[in-house]
Amino acid sequence: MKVGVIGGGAWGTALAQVAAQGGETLLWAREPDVVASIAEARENRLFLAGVPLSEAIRPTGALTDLEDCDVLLVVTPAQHMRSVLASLPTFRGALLLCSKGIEEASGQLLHTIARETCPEAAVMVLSGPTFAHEVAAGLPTALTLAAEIEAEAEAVRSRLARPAFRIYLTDDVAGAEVGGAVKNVLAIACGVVEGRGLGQNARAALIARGFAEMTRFGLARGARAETLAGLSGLGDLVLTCSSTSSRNFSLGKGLGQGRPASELMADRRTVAEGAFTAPVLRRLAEAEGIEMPIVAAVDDLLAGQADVDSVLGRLLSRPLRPERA
Ligand SMILES: NC(=O)C1=CN([C@@H]2O[C@H](COP(=O)(O)OP(=O)(O)OC[C@H]3O[C@@H](n4cnc5c(N)ncnc54)[C@H](O)[C@@H]3O)[C@@H](O)[C@H]2O)C=CC1
Ligand SMILES: O=C(CO)COP(=O)(O)O
Repeated sequence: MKVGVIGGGAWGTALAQVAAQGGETLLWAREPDVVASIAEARENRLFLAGVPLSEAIRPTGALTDLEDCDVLLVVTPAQHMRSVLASLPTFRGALLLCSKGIEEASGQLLHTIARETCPEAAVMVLSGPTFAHEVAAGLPTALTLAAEIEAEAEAVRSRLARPAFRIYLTDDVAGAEVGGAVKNVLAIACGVVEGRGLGQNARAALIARGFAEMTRFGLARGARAETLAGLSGLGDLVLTCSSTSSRNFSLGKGLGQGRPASELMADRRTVAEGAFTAPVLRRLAEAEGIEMPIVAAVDDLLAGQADVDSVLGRLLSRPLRPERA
């Protein structure tokens, strides 16, 4: 199977490194500097510095080079996925979406966009608790591959899985996507807790109540509870809510320390997807009457419409309810 990766950021590069263990892997990067750095120095100095890359990764700046791949891993930021996929309208292979987010303009999950832009492709979602630098270093990692047709997913898994890169299958495509998108917003909230020094109890409470928000939203999107409680949901939530290795957590930590979102977002080269997901997720939840108070609090902080103490006061003064609600 010929494999290509679309997106030469940290995660696309780490995934190319995994795929390259099974044979030549094409890696499309938008930045000519990334293509040159990988071709000449076997390193992605912009997005994954310090990791020696496999000789089997072939970098390219031409998306058309990937047209005849059997498997394409799509790893652009969520907001740019539609425009990048629009260049491959006739792609007929397996299209694995590895980005985490919801398109702001349309409110669509990424797999619905991929099905629209590449109608002949077999659209799948690959998601889980996966810091790029750990995967690139070959540390043990487990993740979920979601696809409607199991046999197609099995074929892809047999090409990509490694002992330290364990892939579990599900047919719950929406469930695998919702977890990854929502956890980024909740990771920002946990970063705020850290930055403001609110303690470990508060962080654990936020993870648990955040998971309740993820579950409410996911079930409304047709996700299954077991998927949300698995690697791509709870697993990833726990990872990114616990470490400054998460860009979303770090962004939240800065907010918790009182720095304005505009300053924290300016000049970012790396992507903190939660900042783009928060407003659209809140909009969707409010339109459908789904309670997501933590998501709303993060959105207010990012928009500069409230400070940490006022959103905290708001969350702590919510009526006391049964835990299941
Ligand atoms: N870094 C990680 O550990 C993980 C990241 N992801 C997801 O992968 C996706 C990509 O993230 P990273 O690889 O970390 O990116 P990154 O933060 O390392 O790099 C930014 C990426 O955005 C791309 N980009 C910027 N403007 C663009 C545009 N106009 N059109 C197309 N691409 C553009 C850059 O080319 C670069 O590939 C995100 O959705 C992220 O949530 C998922 C799992 C792990
Ligand atoms: O999604 C990730 C790990 O699974 C990476 O998290 P950040 O985008 O917050 O760094």
